[in-house]
Formats: sequence, structure tokens, C-alpha cells
Amino acid sequence: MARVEGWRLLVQQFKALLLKNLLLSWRRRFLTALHLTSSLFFILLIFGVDISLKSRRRTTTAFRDLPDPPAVPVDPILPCESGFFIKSPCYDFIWTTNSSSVIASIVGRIMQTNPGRVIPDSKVIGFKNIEDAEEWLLQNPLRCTGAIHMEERSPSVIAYGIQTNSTSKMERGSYEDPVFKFQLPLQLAAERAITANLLGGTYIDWNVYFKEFAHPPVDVFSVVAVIAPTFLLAASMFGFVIQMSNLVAERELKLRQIPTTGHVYDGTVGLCVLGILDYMGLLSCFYLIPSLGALWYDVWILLISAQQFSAPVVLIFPLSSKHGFISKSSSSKTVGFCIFIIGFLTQLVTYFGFPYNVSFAKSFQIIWSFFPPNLLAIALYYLGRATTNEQDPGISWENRKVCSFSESDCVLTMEKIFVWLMATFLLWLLSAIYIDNVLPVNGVRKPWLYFLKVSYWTGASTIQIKDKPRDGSRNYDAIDSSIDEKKDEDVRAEENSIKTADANSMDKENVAIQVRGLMKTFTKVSRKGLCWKKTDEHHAVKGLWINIKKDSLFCLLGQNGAGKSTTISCITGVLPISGGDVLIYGDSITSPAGMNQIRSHMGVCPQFDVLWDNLSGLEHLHLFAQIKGLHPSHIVQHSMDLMEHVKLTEAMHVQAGNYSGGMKRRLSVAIALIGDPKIVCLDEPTTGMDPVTRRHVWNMIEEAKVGRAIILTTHSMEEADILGDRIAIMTRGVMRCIGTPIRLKSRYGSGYIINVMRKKITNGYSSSSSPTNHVQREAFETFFKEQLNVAPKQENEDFITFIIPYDRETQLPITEGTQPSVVHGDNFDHITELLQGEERQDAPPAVILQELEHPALSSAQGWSIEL
Ligand SMILES: Nc1ncnc2c1ncn2[C@@H]1O[C@H](COP(=O)(O)OP(=O)(O)OP(=O)(O)O)[C@@H](O)[C@H]1O
Repeated sequence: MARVEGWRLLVQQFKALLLKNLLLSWRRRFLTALHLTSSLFFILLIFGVDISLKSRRRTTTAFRDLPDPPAVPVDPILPCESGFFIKSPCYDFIWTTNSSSVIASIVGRIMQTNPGRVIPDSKVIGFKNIEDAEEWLLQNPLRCTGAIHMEERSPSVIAYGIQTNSTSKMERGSYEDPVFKFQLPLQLAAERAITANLLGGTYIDWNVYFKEFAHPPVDVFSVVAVIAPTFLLAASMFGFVIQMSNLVAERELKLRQIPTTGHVYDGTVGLCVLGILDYMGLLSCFYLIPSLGALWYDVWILLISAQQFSAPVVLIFPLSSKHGFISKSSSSKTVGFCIFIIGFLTQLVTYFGFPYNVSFAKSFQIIWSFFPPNLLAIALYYLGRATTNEQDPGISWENRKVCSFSESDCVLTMEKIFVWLMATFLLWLLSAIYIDNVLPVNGVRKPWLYFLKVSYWTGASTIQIKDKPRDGSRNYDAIDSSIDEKKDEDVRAEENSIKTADANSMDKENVAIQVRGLMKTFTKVSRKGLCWKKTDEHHAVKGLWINIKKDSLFCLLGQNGAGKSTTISCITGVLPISGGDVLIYGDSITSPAGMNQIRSHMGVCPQFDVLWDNLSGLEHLHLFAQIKGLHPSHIVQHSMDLMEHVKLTEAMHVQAGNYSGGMKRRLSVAIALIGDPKIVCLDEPTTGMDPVTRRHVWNMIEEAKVGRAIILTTHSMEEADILGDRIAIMTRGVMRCIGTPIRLKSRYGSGYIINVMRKKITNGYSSSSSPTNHVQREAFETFFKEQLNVAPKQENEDFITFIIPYDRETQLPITEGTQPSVVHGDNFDHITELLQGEERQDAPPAVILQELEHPALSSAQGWSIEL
């Protein structure tokens, strides 16, 4: 089947995972809406506070009767600054009565004698009269700081006025200097004009006056501007808690295990996690910017984007990644809330001046800056200070390199904040990827300096054969010296044949999988005081040696806790191994490059269905096909074929959350078969299936054997008997016997076990003390005694167990027109037909015993029989 590779595969995987995230967000509309509108809620709250405060001031009697508040320094009309949003030019001063040649000459003189200070012509503007000038000043409050009014009242009288911006703004305890900077040049020019006129014999009378500069209305105090930054911090943390709980829930459902078994490139998952966080963040920006940031210019947009990138990575990624310490979605909410409080407090402390102030050591500032929310807090503080009132200039891209406040207090500029935000984002992202790689969670522990090796970047396979357990102290003989005694001679023969053969010259033509002394030890770690200690070790797999051939199905059989799933998890790379090795078509699972190779041709059906409730069956197949790298032209047809194969065509557009347990298992089997893998691992694939479906899945698995090797785990002897070409029985991590079904039966078989149980009624068992039950029990006992000469092996009120030796199988009663009633092996076909014919698909197969109407059982209604 054609596949895409290299960077195309990376792009395909990224697109597939991102599309999945978008689909899930759409299907979980309520949660998504909550996430997106959480910030809006905080913003509405801010506006609500603002409006209510203003209306209280207007209407409350108490307020009305109060004297006017003491005069506060009115904010100044700030110097004109051309910026990103201010396109109009700035003027150094304006003057009036430009029709007077005398006044024009005075202004010309000022300009000539102050080429450095009274800047070029274009910086000076003239008006016909003072009214026009006043009007212009009111309309353009940010474009000029001072004005000269001169009026030629008569040829010998010139009225001369200076308007300055005499209001001032308190800045850290002191006021700005309100002196109009053109006062001196103007005086000099006037003196020169007077002298010239005196020398020329004309007397000019000067009427000089000072006047307050025209002010636009000023919003003295805006609650929004003061509290908005703090509320915004809360809003961003709120979204963080929702997002973290989503990610941890995915991990809890083992959904994040998929990439480990699905051959997803390093970093793709990380990018996707970021993808979903960031598009949420960016969508929030669409309404955050107009509502709060209209005056905060372009820097605001960049700042929010940077924050949306960095804060979640720092907090969510490590906490909820494979190594994160939060493993339950319930605890994620508690942890999320604690982080919210801690983050909020550190941001609050930052907002009030720690440690971005000259009085704190640089080292404090550096350490504090590694936590991006703190940088966000200081950036918001600067923005808040620069945008308190409508007249404030904001912080634009052009002035990102200058301090917003007095130089003495300035430790960070907007540019430095951006650089830090981006740097910490990269730093934390790379650290998370590095930790994911070097900690042995996916079965492969990469060397500490793996990124320096050429093979890592080129993907070259470097097979490492490790015959001995890596950790000598964990040799399985050292674990338990009696292990060897527990193995039968076939197991020892298998082990010796593998040990004596050279691992490097493994027979790749015939052997698909070679398990070489595989060991897995779980270590319990518990805390004593402040120290964490290894307190207990559990050896789940104690040295397995198995050869699995191509075109065959190998069955691992064992009771609960035998170590079957652990073995599968080690082989598929979900769990790191503790010793030994596994070679798959010659590639070792202990080599990173080898594991990459293995994943590309492996299909896995895990013990528990790893499915997204909100994706349909078909969408699951499309997603996994893309992840596996199937060529887009094949994906649709291949998925449809698989759906048909597992008999889910009718339900392919139904969301997996609505599937029954059996349907989910079938979908998991279909996922395992995507892309025609050469190795398939099926961990209890038929759990929870009714007999008809189970039979169908068995047929499917039987057909799937061709061209591939399958490992299947099960509790069911019957399943192992029917499907397995070879069966191994495990108990407590040790393989006790191995061989073909016939070999095992001939060595260990003794007969059939039949459990006869009272049927459950809707909410419990039918009454065990009823006289009918007693009669029925006797009917069974008589039947088995007369026909097979077996007595109950075990019995109580609710069930009876009979053991029928093999030699009595042929004595089973055959009622006219029916087949032998004991359900095993080949008789299944007959039972399946019977069930389908009678539309009794939910009945356990052994109920047929009753339906065969054997006279001995005719009174045994209310009981069911299981083999
Ligand atoms: N993550 C883990 N941490 C500690 N012990 C574990 C872990 N996973 C499995 N075990 C232990 O390892 C042993 C083998 O478990 P495993 O799940 O492999 O058994 P199994 O044969 O698959 O059983 P079942 O049929 O019930 O799935 C069990 O005793 C189990 O408690």
C-alpha cells in the first residue's frame, strides 16, 4: 500500500491531529464555548463594575451631597508622537494672524534663529485668527504642545500671547516641568524685532499675555483601565484550567498513548497540543482586542499571542505530558485551581513592582522571568500605565525599545519582554520534548545526548542486540531461583533454541518476532517525609523467550495478572522494558531507530478501547490511516473496506461514544489492521462480544493471519484453541508451557468444564429457594449422571459445575434431528446458525442445551449453561 514519508508524513500527521482537535472542539461545543467565552465573562464583569461605579456617583444621594472631590492633577496633553496608529504630523507650535507681515517676519525669525529647536517649516502652522486656532487645538489634542498668538492690533501695537500646556502629570512623586520650551526663543525673537523697529524709527507696543492651552474633555479615572490587567490575568488562568483538565482526561483515557504506538513523529503531538491551545487563544483575541485593546495598539496583539503560546506550554505541557504528575482528570481540576491561585499571586506581586525595579537584584529578575505569566503581568502593568486615559499614547511597535517610564526605574522594555516570552516558550517546549525522549516511557530510552547523533536526524537504523538483561542485578534467575523449575520442557527447548542461535543472524525469512529474555519490573515509589524511596518491586514478566513465525497467530493465555498485557505493552513500546530485548523483523525495540521502524509496520488493539467518544467510526479510521502515513488516495477506500470487514458499515457515521462494547472492540480491531501491518498485537480483542460477533471476529482474525504475524492475548481456552497456531500459558510472569493446541491438549487436557447457572432476572437472580429450582437442579444432575456418568464437582444454590473427561465426549446425547449439545470447537458453527435462525443472538451459546429439547432438561427453565 502506497505511503507518504519524510516531511510529507509529518505534515499529514499534523494536519490529521489538528483536524481531529477541531472536530472535537466543534462536537463539544458547550465546553469550547465556555473556554472561548471565559475571558469575555471577565471583561463584561470589568465593564459592569465601571458602569455601576459611574452611575452610583451620579445618582446616590450620599455622593450628590458630597462636596466636589479635591482637584486632582489633570493629565497633560501629551507631546505629539507619530506612531503605528497616528499618521498625522506633529507641530512644534502654532501661530495666528499670518496675514500680518510683521508677525510673519517675527515667526520667520524664530525659525531661522532656531534651526535645531524650532524645527523645519512643516512643523509650524499658522491660523487666521485665534478662534480657528482654538478650534484646531480642540480637534487635534495630541498634535501640538504650545502656541503663540500674535495680533497686529494697529501698525504700532502687536498683541502677543503664549499658550502652554501648563497641566502636569505626577510621575513617581514629582511633576513634569511645565515650561513651554519656545518661551526663550520667542523672547529673543521679540527683542530683536523691537530693536529692529526702534532702529528703524517705528515704535511697537507689545501686549503680552499667557493663557491656558485648550483641553479636550478628560476622563479622569477609568476603572476599566485600572483593573482590566488584573482581571485579564484571571481570565487567562481560567482558560488554562479548562485546557489542562481536557488534556489530562485524554491521558487518563489513554488517548495520548496512540501516538506512541502509531508511529507519530517526535514533536507532532506537541505541535498539535499547541495548535489547539493556540487557536483557542487566538480566537479569544478577536474579541479581546476590540473590547479592551482598542487603545493598546499593535503591541497588545503580539503580547496576547505570545502569552497564549508560552504560558500553556510551560504549565500544561509538562504537567499533563506522559511524565506529568497529574494522572487523573479529577485531580487536574484541584491542581489547576492551585496553580491558578499561585500564578495569580505571583502575577499580582509582579504587578505591584516585584522584582522589575532597580532596587532588586538582576538575578531575581532573571529567575522570575522564567515563568511567562510573570512577564505577562509586567507587560500588562506597562500597558495599563500607558493607557490609563484616552489621551494616553499607548505603547506602539515603534517605541518598543524605550522605557515607558522614567529611566531610573526602567528595567524592562516591551521589546525585552517579547524576547523573554518567546525565549521561555522555546526553552520550555524543548525541555518537554527532551524529557519525553530521555525518560524511558515509550519503551525506548534515548541517550542523554541523542540529538548530537547523526543517526537520530537521518533515521538510520542501529540495531542493538542485548542478550542479557541490561541491569545485571535484575537477572530473572536472581528474582526467583525456582522460575526455571516452573517451566515445562517445551518452554526450556524454545528458550535454548533462541539462546544458542546468533541474535544478529536471526532467521528474518521465517521469524517475525523474537522475544529474548523479556523482563518487566514495576517499581513502587512512596514518600517518607520529604524523601521519595523505592519501596517495592513487582516482577510482572520474568524472562520470556519466544519465537513467533510469520503467517501465524501466537496466543498468550493466562488468568488475570499473569503478565499478558504487560508483555504486549513492552513489545509495542508503550512500556519501557526492564531487561532482555525483542526483535521484530530484526529491529530491536531498545533502539530508537529500530522502534521507529517497528511502529511503521505494527498494528495494535489495546486491552481497553482507546477511542474518542465524539468521533465516528469512519473518522477514527481516517485519522489512524493518516497517522500511519497511508497515501491520501487510498485512505477512503481502505477505511470503507475495513468498516465492512468488521461489519460496522451501517454504523460508520455514528459517534464511537454511542457504540456498544462489542462494536468498540471491532472498531479497535479494524484500527489495528489499518495499513496492512506485518505485525498485529491484539490484547483480548473479543472481550464483551456476544457469541455471534465473537465468531465473526474470530473469522476475521483467522483471515488476517495471511502475510503477517499476530500476537493475541486471551483468557479463553476456546479462543486460544480455535485461533492459535501456537499457545503459551503464562502464570505470574512466567511462561509455563508452549506448543500447538493439539500438543497442549494431549499433554495437559483432561476434559470439559460445564457451569450450569441460574439465569439472572432483570434485577438479580430468580429466587433460589423456589421448589421449581430444586426440581430443575435435580433434572440437571440426573441428566449428567445418566448420560455421562459425572457427578457435580462443585455446587451451590446458584450454580453446579461438572467436569466431563475427554473419553466421554462421544457419549453425549443426540436428540433426533440435532447435533451433540456440548458446545466446543467445531460445534460452534451449528450453534451460530441456530442462534441466528432463532434470532437469539444475545443468548449464551450453552442455552442451546435447553433449546435442543432433551427430555432430561425440559424442566430446566431459568438456568443457563456455560462451557
Ligand atoms: N503500571 C503498573 N504498575 C504496577 N503494577 C502493574 C502495572 N501494570 C500491571 N501491573 C501488575 O503486573 C501484573 C501483570 O499485569 P497484566 O495487566 O500484564 O496482567 P494480565 O495477564 O494482562 O491480566 P488481565 O487478563 O487481567 O489483563 C499484575 O500483577 C499487575 O498488578
